[in-house]
Amino acid sequence: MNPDLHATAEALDAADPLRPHRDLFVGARTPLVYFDGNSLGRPLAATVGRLERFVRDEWGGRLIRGWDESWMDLPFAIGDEIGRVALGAAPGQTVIGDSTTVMLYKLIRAAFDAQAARDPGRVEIVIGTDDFPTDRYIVEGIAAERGGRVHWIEVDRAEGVTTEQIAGAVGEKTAVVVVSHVAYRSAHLADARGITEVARAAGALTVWDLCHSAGAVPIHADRWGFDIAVGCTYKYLGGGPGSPAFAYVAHRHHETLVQPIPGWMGTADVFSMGPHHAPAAGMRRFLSGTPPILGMLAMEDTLALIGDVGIDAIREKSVELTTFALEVVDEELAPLGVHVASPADAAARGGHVTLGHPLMRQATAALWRHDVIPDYRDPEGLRIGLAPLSTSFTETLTGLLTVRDTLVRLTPTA
Ligand SMILES: Cc1ncc(COP(=O)(O)O)c(C=O)c1O
Ligand SMILES: Nc1ccccc1C(=O)C[C@H](N)C(=O)O
Repeated sequence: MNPDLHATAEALDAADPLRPHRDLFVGARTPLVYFDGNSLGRPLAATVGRLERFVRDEWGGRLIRGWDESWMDLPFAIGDEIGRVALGAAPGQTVIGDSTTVMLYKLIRAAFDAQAARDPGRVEIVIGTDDFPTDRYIVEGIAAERGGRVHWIEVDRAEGVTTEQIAGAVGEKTAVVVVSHVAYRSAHLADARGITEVARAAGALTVWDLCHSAGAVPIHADRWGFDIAVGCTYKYLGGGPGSPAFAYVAHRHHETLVQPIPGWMGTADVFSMGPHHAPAAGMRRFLSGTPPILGMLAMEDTLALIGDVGIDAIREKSVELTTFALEVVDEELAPLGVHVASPADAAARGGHVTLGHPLMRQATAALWRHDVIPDYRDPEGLRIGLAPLSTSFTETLTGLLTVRDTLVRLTPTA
């Protein structure tokens, strides 16, 4: 192997201004290689104490009084913080609630209905064929439920939806365009500003899935003119397994969008318990039931860290990590037949890279047994997620060399 790679990894770590932050994460000092922070982020050590204090002092001490004293506002307070540090969103446009799947359903349907009310000819929802399954299934479900239809954009697995493809798909029949900012499989980074503009020019509303970009890639939701966006909080935002989604809705749409699960927590006066649902003004109208408070506590620590470090510095390290990873792949894994199923251009790539090889399914199982944790996506993709705050360059090198050695071991000798 090329001995320079070790020296390069060490030099990159030594020069990395984010390097000290890695030690703030639980387990970061163990030899385990974690390549899945884009699926479930590592917890911060500070979160252990935060959760313990919450159970003891707030839940245990304040009991039901906690709702009046602070919990009712938490979805909006933490939502605004996500907006500030990760979305480029002014306050009052971001809320936390539901799962990503449910929030996507509520807002895509609200957008579809608002468009149909304005112009009954707008019946199409545009989405790529390789979007994350939940997005595709929801879009199909809403089309079936509301008498609409899906306009599929054919997308290559190693790519993502381009502005040109969106421009070719939208027109007077388009109600809503659903796009992932960073494609879950390839990490292709969509031109969020360009696509939003092209869709708006055609009279369509855009719903962004920010699951794989929030906390890793700078987003300027207000400046780019976003209509609606939804994302996971358990990836780069550190909310923990199953933490609730965030939703962004631009101020200008608050009054016109009617979401389909009109629960009591979305009403103007929650405890008036009136005879009929009267939607609240602002983001509260997009809530349905009781906010999952325990699920939104952990992300406060990660959001504070993202706010301190700054999303631009995070992106800078992310680009260096994926660039270094691809250099290692080129030298050490390509000779084994591994191909890169992610954009070669760093500017068109999010925070992970996907590597293809027919043995990747078996390799993943072997890697997990050896404490190297990537994930596997059919048909033959090994996803290497490189969370900039908790991943080092030497960890990246160690993990990729273990992938190489595992493939060598699994390759049948002639
Ligand atoms: C791009 C994308 N969209 C949607 C989801 C679905 O989120 P959830 O399972 O939390 O509803 C995920 C991850 O699971 C995802 O990666
Ligand atoms: N929520 C999960 C639960 C279990 C296992 C994985 C996930 C993921 O988040 C996968 C991720 N969304 C992906 O891009 O594949």
